[in-house]
Amino acid sequence: MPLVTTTEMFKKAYDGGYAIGAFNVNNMEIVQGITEAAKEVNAPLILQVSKGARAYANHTYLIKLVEAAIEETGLPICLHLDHGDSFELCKSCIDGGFTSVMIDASSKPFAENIEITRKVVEYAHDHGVVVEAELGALAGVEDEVNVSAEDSHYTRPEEVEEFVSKTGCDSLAIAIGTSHGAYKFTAAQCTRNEKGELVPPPLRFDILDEIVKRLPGFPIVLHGSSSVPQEFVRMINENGGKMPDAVGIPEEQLRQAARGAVCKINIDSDLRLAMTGTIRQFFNEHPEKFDPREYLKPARANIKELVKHKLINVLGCDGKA
Ligand SMILES: O=C(CO)COP(=O)(O)O
Ligand SMILES: O=C[C@H](O)COP(=O)(O)O
Ligand SMILES: [Zn+2]
Ligand SMILES: [Zn+2]
Repeated sequence: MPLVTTTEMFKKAYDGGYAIGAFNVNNMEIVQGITEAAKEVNAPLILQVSKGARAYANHTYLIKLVEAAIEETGLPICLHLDHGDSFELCKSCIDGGFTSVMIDASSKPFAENIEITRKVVEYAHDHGVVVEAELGALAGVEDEVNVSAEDSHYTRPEEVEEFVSKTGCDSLAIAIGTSHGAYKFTAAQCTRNEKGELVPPPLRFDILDEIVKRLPGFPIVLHGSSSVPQEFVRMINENGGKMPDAVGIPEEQLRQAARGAVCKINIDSDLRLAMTGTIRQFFNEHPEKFDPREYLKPARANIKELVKHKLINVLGCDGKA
């Protein structure tokens, strides 16, 4: 099976009340962990590559790793550019074999966002590639750009129809309270549960509902959707790490989003936490070991378990490949 676009995936996800997981990939062990999990539960997948991932691992290596995963799993997989910041970067990924790109011009003024997005859509559609665009600004760190809490704002529902009809984009990323990274909320924004863990304020489902009313049937994307599992935060902190008050989006809220119009849910930080926690623990327990295969193997296994859990219990896309 060749790489696929998201068109069919999103239609089925929308109608079926589930979402597709979009997981960021940066190296072989991450690709293997994710795709082995998806194979076991027969889930469709989006593997996404950021500008930083492309700079780290090289476009050709990433394409070949994903092609290898398709050969090994036989799954429908879409290869997506995450947070493309220019027409040139999007074009380079389209020319280089990606089946989906994101143009993220959400920090630009509305008219400029429309103009850049439309240019990418024209080129992409001419080449059989689909485009994700973004309206609203998530707080947090994304690809070297740090959006401060003051500069972040929710998507304005009154803008979405004009934006989608003028750009022709295929899906829309929105801001309803998620954000990138492992520190999605400050302790001051949260309450604490009986275990003393931080409980963040709920996502703005009222804004999502307003958007869906204006764009019935249109696929919505949620970025910044890691849940920051406290077991991995603890594993990091108990083995020499320092990540105080790391907090993410409760999985129950992501499940609720996946049942509705949200067709793509982006997860990266949770993979990083699983990998880092596992490796830290391994080094702590085996200070004499130095063979990378010995610590990358359990790291890959924990990524696989984490992704399986997300596919079945959060996204609901198991059995849908
Ligand atoms: O949105 C993301 C990638 O585009 C990832 O978000 P997290 O940092 O919450 O994993
Ligand atoms: O949105 C950000 C993703 O987690 C990718 O992060 P990165 O730019 O550090 O690769
Ligand atoms: Zn953005
Ligand atoms: Zn993102």
